[in-house]
Amino acid sequence: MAGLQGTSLPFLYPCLQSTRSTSRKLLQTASAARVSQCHQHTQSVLHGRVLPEPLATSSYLDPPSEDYGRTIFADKCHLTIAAGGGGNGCVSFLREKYIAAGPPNGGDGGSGGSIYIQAVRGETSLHKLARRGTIKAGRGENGSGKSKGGQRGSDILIQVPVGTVVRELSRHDPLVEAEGNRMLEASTSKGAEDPIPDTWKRDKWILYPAATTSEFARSDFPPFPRARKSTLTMAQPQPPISLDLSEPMDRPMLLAAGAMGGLGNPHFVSQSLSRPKVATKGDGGLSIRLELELKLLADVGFVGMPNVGKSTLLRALSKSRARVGNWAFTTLQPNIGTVVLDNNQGRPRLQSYNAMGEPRTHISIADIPGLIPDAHLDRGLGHGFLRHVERAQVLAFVVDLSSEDAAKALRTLWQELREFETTKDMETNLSTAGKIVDWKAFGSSVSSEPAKYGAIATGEEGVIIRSSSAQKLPPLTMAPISTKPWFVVATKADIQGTQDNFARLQAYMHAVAEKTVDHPSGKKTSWKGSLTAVPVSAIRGEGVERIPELIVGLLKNG
Ligand SMILES: Nc1nc2c(ncn2[C@@H]2O[C@H](COP(=O)(O)OP(=O)(O)OP(=O)(O)O)[C@@H](O)[C@H]2O)c(=O)[nH]1
Ligand SMILES: [Mg+2]
Repeated sequence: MAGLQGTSLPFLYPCLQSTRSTSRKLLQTASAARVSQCHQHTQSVLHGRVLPEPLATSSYLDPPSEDYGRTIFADKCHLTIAAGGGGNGCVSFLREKYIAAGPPNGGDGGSGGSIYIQAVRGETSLHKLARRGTIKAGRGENGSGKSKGGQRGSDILIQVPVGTVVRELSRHDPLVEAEGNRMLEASTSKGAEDPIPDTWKRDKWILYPAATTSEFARSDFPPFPRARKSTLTMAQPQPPISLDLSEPMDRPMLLAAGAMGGLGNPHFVSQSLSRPKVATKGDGGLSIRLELELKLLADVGFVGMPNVGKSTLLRALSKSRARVGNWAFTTLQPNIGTVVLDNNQGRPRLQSYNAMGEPRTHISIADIPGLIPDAHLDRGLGHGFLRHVERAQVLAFVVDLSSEDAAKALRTLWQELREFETTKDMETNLSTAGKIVDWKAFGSSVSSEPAKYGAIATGEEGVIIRSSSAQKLPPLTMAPISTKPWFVVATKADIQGTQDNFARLQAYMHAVAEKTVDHPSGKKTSWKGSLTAVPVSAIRGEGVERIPELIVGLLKNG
């Protein structure tokens, strides 16, 4: 067992932790003793300000490693949406006493259900959609006798967090496919004047069950009706879909309209055919493969090395139950905490307005997994988490006063962000250069080729954008990290001998503000606001009450 000891033990073998309750108790007692011993010291680091009572008990801010709420999180997902297919039309005839051969009375098939999307407040992650993979609306019911139409298929509403970007990867539209085939047939037929043969296609028709094959062989079939589209399709966004749902929507938006139902046999009555024994099948539903990505993660994002106390700080600021542990990479995916800005009776504790001019009732904070040097090269937990950093409006750099030089840690963090931005810009340029766009300067916007899935004609110039499932979309364009407002939270201020480290950090930040040293972001476009460093002891909840105030001041007001 000696070989198993070390900081990775609770991470790798959490079950062994529970059997060690005695040793944990001992540890907790030691931690409490350490905290009380350090209390005097914290007072001096926190500028001798009169501190309020600790915000919470030490067990909440210094919890055992197994006391946490699991958060499932996804900021990106691929989803296939399939609008409902239409129900089939019905072949039926009136049957009544003394009426030997009644007129046709087959009902039409019901149309398929549609798929809608709505950005709502309260949703913070895309994990529920990521799990589903494919979302299908209901199919329309088949028509039935006595001219009864089939019922509509059920609609589906997809609710996504505000700040979701939706992009189309590919689509399969059976109507476009059918139209393409028809055009192909037309172009291959001998002369343009020749009538296009309406060939008998068993897969398109519903046949009267009681009819014999010879009956069909003898009779003439009516021409197959042209493809129909419901008026709902007019409300569909133009392909390829590209939506930026950055505001809450009070009504859902249509993504894919359900297909039309088939026609019942009364539609095919003609002078030559009084009792048609055919009806049509419902259309197939449109299916679209989408990429959903969260553009906004939270108002504030914590940026820090592993084990500096980010999760403890989130616990101290909000009611989050983020996992805390004395080892690196305790947090493996972002935890979102919410700080309520009113007293829960509508009275604001801090007056602030969002970009839409509404009073801000809460701020959200993302505790992002720790960054290590060379994270931009995908080391540690890699790029994924640097991506989260650029999705916060304000950055809070969390540095540990008890370990190395805090100013140096701040510079290292900025360097990672800088490198990440440069690498990303290069990747974006490369992927944009590789994109192929065919265009015709003059003439009609319709391609001479038959329509294919994903071949979309837009605009007067006839630009044809080919989107295929193999194509990788370029990353979302975000505000550069260097232009975001930021501040520093210096944690573990309760530990002995951290005053000097904090004083050095302050001196460095002062020098940056005075421009006597280079800005850590190394960019000319860096944020120009006043730089602040807040010393806190998150484990005691001391000094943290200043942070919401600071964040509210940095967030964009309406
Ligand atoms: N003395 C002291 N210890 C703290 C303070 N804040 C956090 N700690 C301790 O530091 C250790 C790491 O805390 P975490 O909150 O898990 O650190 P983290 O930055 O979230 O770590 P990762 O998730 O691995 O990146 C835990 O043992 C905490 O109890 C503090 O203000 N003072
Ligand atoms: Mg953590």
